Order: sequence, then structure tokens, then C-alpha cells
Amino acid sequence: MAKGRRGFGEEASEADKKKISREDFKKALRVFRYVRPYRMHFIAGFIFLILSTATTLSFPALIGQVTSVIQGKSPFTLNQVILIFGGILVLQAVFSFFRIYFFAQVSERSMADVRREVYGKIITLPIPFFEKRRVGELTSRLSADVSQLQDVLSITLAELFRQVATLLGGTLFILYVSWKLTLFMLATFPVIIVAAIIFGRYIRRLSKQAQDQLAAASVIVEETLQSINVVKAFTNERLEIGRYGNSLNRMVNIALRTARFRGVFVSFIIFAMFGGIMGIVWYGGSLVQSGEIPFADLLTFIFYTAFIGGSVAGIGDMYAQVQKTVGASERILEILEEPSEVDADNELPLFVPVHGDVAFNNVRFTYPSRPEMEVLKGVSINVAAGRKIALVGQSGAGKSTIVQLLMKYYPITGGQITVDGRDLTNFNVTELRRNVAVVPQEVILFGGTIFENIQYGKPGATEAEVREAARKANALQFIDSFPEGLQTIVGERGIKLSGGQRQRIAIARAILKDPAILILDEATSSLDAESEKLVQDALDELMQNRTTIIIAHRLATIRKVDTIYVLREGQIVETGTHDELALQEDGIYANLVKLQFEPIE
Ligand SMILES: Nc1ncnc2c1ncn2[C@@H]1O[C@H](COP(=O)(O)OP(=O)(O)OP(=O)(O)O)[C@@H](O)[C@H]1O
Repeated sequence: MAKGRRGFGEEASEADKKKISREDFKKALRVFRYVRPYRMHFIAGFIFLILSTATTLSFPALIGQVTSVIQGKSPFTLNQVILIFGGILVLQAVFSFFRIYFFAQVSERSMADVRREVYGKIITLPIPFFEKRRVGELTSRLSADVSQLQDVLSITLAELFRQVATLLGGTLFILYVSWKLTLFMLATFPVIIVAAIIFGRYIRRLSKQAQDQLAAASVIVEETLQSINVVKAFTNERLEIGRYGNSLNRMVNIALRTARFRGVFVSFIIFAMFGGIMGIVWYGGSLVQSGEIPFADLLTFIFYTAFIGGSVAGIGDMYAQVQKTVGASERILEILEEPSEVDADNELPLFVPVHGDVAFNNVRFTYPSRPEMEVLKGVSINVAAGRKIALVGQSGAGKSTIVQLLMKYYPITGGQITVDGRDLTNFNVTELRRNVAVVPQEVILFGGTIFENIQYGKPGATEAEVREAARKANALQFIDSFPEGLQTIVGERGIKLSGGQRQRIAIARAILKDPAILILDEATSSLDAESEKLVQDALDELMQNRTTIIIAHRLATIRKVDTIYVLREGQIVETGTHDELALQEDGIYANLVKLQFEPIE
């Protein structure tokens, strides 16, 4: 019974395979909807393609005509024939220009649309999506996959058509010249085609392996350059050179194996082609001798055969390209079909300011990427508008998770979160997040000016507003000490700011945003006393009249908050003010306070 079922299953899966591949192809064709707006250009390109193919196809006839003239069997003179073909040559040049021009219009514009849409999609996807994918993978979809599609649209499609047209047109033409010789010629084709398919597949697999290996080598370069400080600190340069070298060696080995097969393949094809042509010359020669066909036709025939041979060799390659493109478009469509977090089609909701009452009622939560571990096990927190609370607890207790849930990065698995008494699920994410600002632990600035980095908190803010925010954030002093002031370039290619300076930029950004709810993820590394004071003063300014949730790592900074919540393993185990909790005998908070302050006191 089991055996029978397995047999049935196998059959079904075979059928599925076929169906899927056909569906895949259909699906991939959907990418063509991006071409639709430029269809007039596409049609124009196609017309020029047909015209230029037709003119190319007429050239073997030139040889025949000239031979006829030489043999005195043509009504035209040599000059007339050359003039006619010269005219065709000019036309061919004009047609080719327009073909390339129109196809480029279609491919460049439509692929820019695809890129724009894919990027727009990626950036609006919810956070869990980014936990499943690597950034490299996503950027490669935008670059490599779209480029693949573009190549097919701008070159391959036209080439494929030209090759098929050459094949069909050429064959019809030689059938017309001599069906006997054509049949003879066609007898050599199947051998070449079968060999091409078998070899081609194997070579493709090998070259993909070589590509993967190259990608693996590039990852080493990327990772080590990104963390060059770590490599140097551990003096692991030699180790990395060795690792990179090994990876390159593996790639070279595979590439050389591919080259060997390609060498065999190419020599075989050349051998078979010329063998075929020799056979045709031999058989054709005997047909000319017996007077069955004129010599001029034999020449024309041979040239067409060379054309046809070339196009057959080309079609295999094109087919591989098309196959690759089906894969690329599938991957692109897969992203486009992911449900967005922000409904990008909808207009942005009106800005509805909230007061800032925040409540967590018995919230339970499990990260989608780790379903077996419940991270929050019934957490309840209440913050009235304008109040300040701190979350304290060991690393991994769930502090960051709580604020991520408040930002609606993940859906909760149990309980309820409300803002101003309204369930978080009823908030549009844009509407909600406009009311929340985060000053993160590790501030990462975008490459650009300080002005742009602060303005990020409120796109379109004026210079005066940005300056005022920088002043309130205690940042103006150091900003003005740079010769270019607010226009100083920061980030990867600009000047490097210190940790305290970056924090004050982040604070200025939050001040500019002016949210009702503020989340401070306290920096773990402590600053020197002076920066610490500047940052703390800036934070005090920022916290005024806002609901503030502090993820506290250093207890000294949270003495003034209204309520401290102590978390342990996803549960709130103590709640109170600093004074209340610090006095609790054997309390977790009291112990933490002791641990942090004892060595100093
Ligand atoms: N994106 C994620 N996917 C899966 N598990 C996660 C994710 N983020 C955090 N966790 C897990 O959830 C638990 C709580 O993490 P969380 O970051 O909230 O702790 P924390 O109290 O903020 O710690 P720390 O003080 O070190 O920042 C940890 O066990 C952590 O491993």
C-alpha cells in the first residue's frame, strides 16, 4: 500500500513539476506588465528588428547575384548589383540604429520602474521580513535580477527573434534554392543540436558553481573590510588572506573545469559545422556538376547554411538567458507580492497627534523567527501621558522587545497594547510612528550633511528649525566648531563624530520630530563626564512633556523617572520608584543598585 502510494506521489510530483514550470513561465511573463506603458516604443523597436533582420538575410543573395553577373547569367551589371546592395546596407544601418534606440527606451525606462517599485516594496515590508533575508540578497535582487531582466529585454529578446527568423527564413530560402541539398544539410543538424543541449546544460551548471564560488569569495572581502578594525585588532590579516586565497582557488578550479568542457564543446561544434559544410560542398558540387543547380545557387546556399548554423548555436545561449530571466523575474515578483506593512497605495493618513497614554495589558509575545520561545509572558505597563518610566533588567529580559512592540514592528501574540486607550491594531503604522521618536543606543548617521541628518526627523524643516533643534540638543556648539557648520558631511565618507556627538544629533532629530512618545535606548558605553552631562541635559530638554520610555542600562540616569519596571525572563517582577525599589530587601533592583554602585562608593 505504502509502495503504491509512493508511486502515485511520484507521478503527481512529476506532473506538478511540468505544471509549475509552465506556470512559472506564465508568472514570469507578468513582469512584462512593466513594459506595457512603453509598448509603442516596443512595437517600433520590433518593426525595426524585423526590417533589419530582413536586410541581413538578403546578403547571402548578394554573393549569388555577383556570381551570376560574373558568369554572365544576370540581367544586371556588376555595378548595379553592388549599388542595390549598398542601398540595402545603408538601410540596414538605419534600421539597426532605431532598433537599438527603441529597445533601449523600453528596457531602461521599464526597468527603472521595476527597480523603483521593488525598492518601494522592500522598504515598506514589515521587520520580520528582514529577519528572514540577508541585505545582500535583497540588494542583489535590485541590481542583478533586474539587470538580467533588462538584458533580456534590450538584447536577448531581439537576438532571439533574429536568430529564429534567420533560422526559419534561411531554411525556407535554401529549400527554395535546392530541396535535395537542404535535406542533406538538415541531416547534420540534429547531431549538433543534441550535443549543444547536453553540453550546454552541463557547462551552465559548472559556470553557476564558479559564480557561486566567486560570490563566496566576495563575501569574505566584504565582511573583512566592513570589520577591518576587528581583523587588525586580532592581527588576523594572514588568516583572512589565506581564507580568501583558498576561496579563489576553489573558484579557479571550477572555472578551469568549465573551460575544459567549453573547449571540447566549442571544438566539437566547429568540427561538426565545418564537417557539415564540407559535406554540402561535396554533395552540392556534384549537383552543380550534374547540372541540377547553377553554381551561383551553391554559393548562396553555403552562405545561408553558415548563417543558419550561427543562429542555431546562438539560440541555445539565448534559451539559457531566458531561463535565467524566468528565475530572476520570479524572485522579483515574489518580493512584489509580499504584503506591505504600510499600504503604499493609500494616501498617507492625516497626522493625528496622540496624547501619549501608553498601556500594555498582559502582553504575550513570541518572535516569528523563534516560535518555540515566548519572550514576553504577560507584561502589563501603564504610562500616563507625559510620564516617564524605565525598563530595567538583565540582558535578554525583553526590554527592547517591549519598545519594538510599541512601534508595531511585530504583531503581538496575546494581550493588548493601547495608545490613548485605542488598540494598537487600529492604528495605521505611519500614523502611530509619526508620534513616536527613538533615540537609539548606537546612533548610525546617514552619509550626508549634519543638516540632512537632523532634518530626517522632520523632512522639509527649515534651517532655522534645524538650528534650534541642534541648540536644544546641545549640539550647536560642536557643529559650529566645524568650518562648514551644519553642512559638514558625516557618515562613511565624511568626518567621524564621537559617540556623544552622534547621540546629540539623534536627540536633535527627535526634538525636531516633536513626538508625544519618546523611546530612549540608553547607550551601554558610558561617555566621559562632560559629554555625559551635555547629553543628559539635552535628554532632559527632550523628555519634557512627553511620555518617555527609557531602556536603562545604567541606573544612575533613571532615579528621577516616575516608575521603574524590573523585568526578568519576560515578566515584570518589580514595579515602583527608585526610592521604593532600592529599599526592598533582597529585591532585584536593590541588588542591581548595590552591584552598580558598590565598587564606586
Ligand atoms: N528579532 C529577534 N528574533 C528572535 N529573537 C529575538 C529577536 N530579538 C530579540 N530576541 C530574543 O528575545 C529575548 C529578549 O530580547 P531583548 O532584545 O528584548 O532583550 P533586552 O532586555 O533588550 O536585552 P539587552 O539589554 O541585551 O538589549 C532574547 O532572548 C533575544 O534573544
